[in-house]
Amino acid sequence: MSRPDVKICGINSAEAAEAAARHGARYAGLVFYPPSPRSVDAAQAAALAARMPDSVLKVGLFVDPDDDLLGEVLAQVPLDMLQLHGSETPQRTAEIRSRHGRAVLKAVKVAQPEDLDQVADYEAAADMLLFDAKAPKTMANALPGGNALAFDWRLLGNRTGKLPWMLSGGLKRENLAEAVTISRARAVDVSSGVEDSPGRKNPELIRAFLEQARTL
Ligand SMILES: O=C(O)c1ccccc1NCC(=O)[C@H](O)[C@H](O)COP(=O)(O)O
Repeated sequence: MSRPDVKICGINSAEAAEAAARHGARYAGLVFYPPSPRSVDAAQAAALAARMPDSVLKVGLFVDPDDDLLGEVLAQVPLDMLQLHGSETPQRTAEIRSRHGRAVLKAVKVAQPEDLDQVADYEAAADMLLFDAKAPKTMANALPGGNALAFDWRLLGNRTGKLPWMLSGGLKRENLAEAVTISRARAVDVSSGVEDSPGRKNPELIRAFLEQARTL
């Protein structure tokens, strides 16, 4: 097991941005999806991004964005990466990458082994993959991500894909070591696990998660 890079997703307060930067996050996620309790607009995101050094890569999270939205946000916010967390096809993923000139992190939602069959189609289109739990159809008020749900980490344990990837879904300080041991993830992403309630990041939980990651 090696120490994973950490992405703190859904940063929407100055305190959260400062905690992520101070305690060693590699990536900071800014959600541009208005139905989410973590959503920020471009002006808020620009102010939050300014609180974090260049060593923290700023990731803009979008769900099936059109080019106008991406262009508007990128004109105001210095994003390093675009996270696509909707139903973007491999073709649309490649188009976004070439049209907007940013690295792309494509989310793949996983509930069962067959959900990984689509991964090969994204290998030429994205720069990195993020494996997140697929919410069951019966889950009330499920978001496209950020639902505090985990999936079976054993599905990733023997991965031999071409792209680097991140593990996400239901991670928290208490299960991080087990998740990384089983999945062999070299990067992890957390949102709900460092919150007091949906959309309310807790700087102390951010610190504890990042410190736990450093022990691995
Ligand atoms: O976090 C959101 O509100 C969100 C909304 C729409 C699409 C994706 C969203 N989050 C995706 C993430 O990157 C989360 O960090 C990831 O799904 C893990 O979430 P959690 O299980 O809450 O740690």
